Amino acid sequence: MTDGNSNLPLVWDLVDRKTEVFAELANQVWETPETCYMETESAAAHREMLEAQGFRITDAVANIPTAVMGEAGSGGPVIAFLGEYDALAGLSQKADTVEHDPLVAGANGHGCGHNLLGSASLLAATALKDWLEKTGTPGRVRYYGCPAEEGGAAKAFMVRDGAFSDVDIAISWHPSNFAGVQRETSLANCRIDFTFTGRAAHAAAVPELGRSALDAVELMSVGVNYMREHMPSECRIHYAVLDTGGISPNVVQAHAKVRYVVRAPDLAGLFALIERVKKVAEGAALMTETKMESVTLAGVSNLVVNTPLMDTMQDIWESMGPPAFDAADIEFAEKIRATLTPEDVAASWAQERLEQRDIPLADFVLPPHNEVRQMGGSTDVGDVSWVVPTVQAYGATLAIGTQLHTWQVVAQGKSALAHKGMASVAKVMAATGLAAMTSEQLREAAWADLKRRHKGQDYKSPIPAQAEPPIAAMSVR
Ligand SMILES: Nc1ccc(C(=O)N[C@@H](CCC(=O)O)C(=O)O)cc1
Repeated sequence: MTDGNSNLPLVWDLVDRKTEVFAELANQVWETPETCYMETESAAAHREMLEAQGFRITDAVANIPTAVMGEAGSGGPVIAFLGEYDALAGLSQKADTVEHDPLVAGANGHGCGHNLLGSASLLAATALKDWLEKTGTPGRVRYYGCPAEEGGAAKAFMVRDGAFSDVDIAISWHPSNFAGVQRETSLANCRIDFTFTGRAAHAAAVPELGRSALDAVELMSVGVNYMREHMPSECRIHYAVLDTGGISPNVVQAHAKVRYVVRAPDLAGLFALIERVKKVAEGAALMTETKMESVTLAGVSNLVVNTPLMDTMQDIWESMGPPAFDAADIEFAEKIRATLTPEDVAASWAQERLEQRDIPLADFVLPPHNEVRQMGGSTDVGDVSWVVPTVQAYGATLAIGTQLHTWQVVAQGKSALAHKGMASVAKVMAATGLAAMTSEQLREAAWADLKRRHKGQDYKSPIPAQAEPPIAAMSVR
C-alpha cells in the first residue's frame, strides 16, 4: 500500500532536519494568538517560512487577507497539506504552567493547538518538497495556510472560490491526546445572526409604548430550548448574545442581536433544523412586536472520511510508532493531569472506546476501526473533504485527559512534549503525502472511495451564494 516505503527513512530524515525551525514557528504563532480572520501576524509568519523554504506564494487566497498558499515542484499530482493558525478568545495562559494563570487577563490563547497545527503541516509539506527536489520526482506540493477554522469557515469559502479544484489529495491533522488516524466524521454547521429591532421608550413612564428587542432574544432562547427535546440527539444548538440593547434598565431595549450555531450530522438535517430555529425567531418577533432579520455568516459541511487514505496513514503510524516522550515530558504531563478531573481523563479514553490505562501520555498508536463515528465538533476541513479525498492524523501533543478549548491546551502549546508530538505527526503526514504522490493506484482508490461516499449527492456549499467571508462580523467583541 505504501509504495514509497523505501523512501520513508529519507523523508523522515528530511523532517528531522527542520524540526527545530518549525518548532520555533509554532512558538512564534503561540506568542501572537489571533482569532478568526484577524491572524495577520500568524499568516505573515507562515508566509515568511514558505518563502524561506522556496515555495511560490499566492497571497489572499479567495480574497481572504490572512489565507496564504505556497506551491513547489512541477508536473505530476498535486498533494495539499492544510494548516491552521487561529487562536481562541479568552484563553490566555502562561506556557509550561500547571495552574490557571493568564499571560494577559482576558486575552486570546491557542486553546485548540493551531500554533502546532499550521507548523506541522507546513513542515510536512516542506519535507515532501525537499524529497521531490532530492529525487528529481515530478509532482507538486502545496501548503494552504487556512485562517478562521474556529467559526469562520475559511476553507468553505476557499472551496467555493475553487482554491482546491486541481488538488489530487489533501492531508491535515489535529492536536490530540492520542496518535493515530482521524476516523470520525464531524458535524455540519451554520452560524446565523438574528437581529431584533423594537422601539425605545421610558421603561417606567410609558412602558406600553416600548417594544423590547431584548425580550425577543430571551423568548427566542426559551423557544429553542423547548425545541431541543424534539430534535435529533446528535444535533447541537448554541448561542452567544452579541448585543443586549444597552446598559440602562430604564430604557426599553430597541436593538438586540444573538449569534446561533446550529449543527447536524449532514447538510439536509442541518437545513431542516435551521428552518425550525428561524420559525422560533419569527415567533419571538411576533410575540414582542419587533422586527427580526437573520443573516447566515458561515457554514461548514460534515467530514467525509477516506478508507484507502486512512489505511495508508494507519500503516505509516504503525511502522513509526508513537512519539518518543522522555521522563521530563511524562513528569510535566503528570502535573497537567493533576489539574484535570477524573471525568476529563475518562472522557478522553471513552471517546476512543479504549479501556482506561494509568498513563499520562500516549505510548501507542490508536487501533483502526471500521465504523464511522460522529465527533462532537465541526471543522471546515469538511468542505475540502467533499471535493478532494482528504485524510487527517491525530498527533499526540497533549497529556491524556486534556480537553480542547481549555487553558491546559495553551499551557502545553510550547512544551517539549508538544514539539515531539508535532514532529512525529509531520513525519506521518509527509510519508502519507509521499505515498499519494508516488502511487497512482492509491490516488485512484481514494477518488473512487470519495465518489462512493457521495452516494450520488454533489457537494453543495453550506454558505449562501451572496455571503462573503465574515471578516468584519467575526471581529465583533
Ligand atoms: N479535530 C477537531 C477539529 C475541530 C475541532 C473544533 O473544536 N472545531 C470548532 C470549529 C467550529 C466551526 O467549524 O464552526 C468547533 O467544533 O466548535 C475539534 C477537533
